[in-house]
Amino acid sequence: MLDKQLKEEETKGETRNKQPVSAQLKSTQSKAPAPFNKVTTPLSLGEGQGGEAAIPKFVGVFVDDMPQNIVTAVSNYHLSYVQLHGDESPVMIDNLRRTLVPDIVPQIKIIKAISVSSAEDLKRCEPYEGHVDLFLFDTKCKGYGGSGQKYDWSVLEAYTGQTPFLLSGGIGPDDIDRLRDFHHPQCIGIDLNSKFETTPGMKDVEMLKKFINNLTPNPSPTASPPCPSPRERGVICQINNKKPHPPTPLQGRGE
Ligand SMILES: O=C(O)c1ccccc1N[C@@H]1O[C@H](COP(=O)(O)O)[C@@H](O)[C@H]1O
Repeated sequence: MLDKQLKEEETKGETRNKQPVSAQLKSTQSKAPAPFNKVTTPLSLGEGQGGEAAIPKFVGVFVDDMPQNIVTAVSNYHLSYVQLHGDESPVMIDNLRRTLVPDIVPQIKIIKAISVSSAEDLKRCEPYEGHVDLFLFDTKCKGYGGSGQKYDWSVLEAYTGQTPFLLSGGIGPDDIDRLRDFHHPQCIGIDLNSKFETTPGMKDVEMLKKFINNLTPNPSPTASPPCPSPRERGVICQINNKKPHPPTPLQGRGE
């Protein structure tokens, strides 16, 4: 049964991989025009590390949205990750998790975006320690994020928290060397967004593939070095599409 379910998930993953974005969603939140749908592929969080095909997972991006909207989206779109890109509090996050786990998505992962321009900004991580699964360090900008701008990644040396993070903010095709040189024990992946778009919201899949292939080495069956860089750990590629699209019901989940 588990095998069957896994096969179905893999098939769906392959199908999704052939499309720029397989489900296109948009949040109806209040403060900012939130980008909403993201697809992560391949996923570095313990998957796809042994040469097996990584299964894409969906990430919903929300900016100060109402918890009930987030829960509805998680359920309708079978999200595996919720990325909170506004001023969501640790209390709100705990409540959201309690609503989702275990009945809706037992394995839900919550990502909190933190906007960064200097080491000082990393202090804002502290209240979230133990409440979120991942941080996403995006570039501080006038809006909530997605500026396409980079910041000085060396400020992240000051991050000594226990929560792993994704490197984010304007990462583009020209950043391969910088990424190879970037090392932090808590960095588990990178976030690719607007720099891989042909038009707003539309990803250039070939450009993404080329970039990911260049960045990630072929996994060696024997080597298991300490892997502190995104290059060695793998890539989380978040493909974002802002166009609304009705949810497609997934099969094989006993629904
Ligand atoms: O993309 C947006 O419009 C956006 C708006 C509000 C919050 C987050 C947003 N985007 C997310 O920001 C990061 C970095 O994107 P980029 O590389 O700078 O384009 C990414 O996670 C986007 O999904």
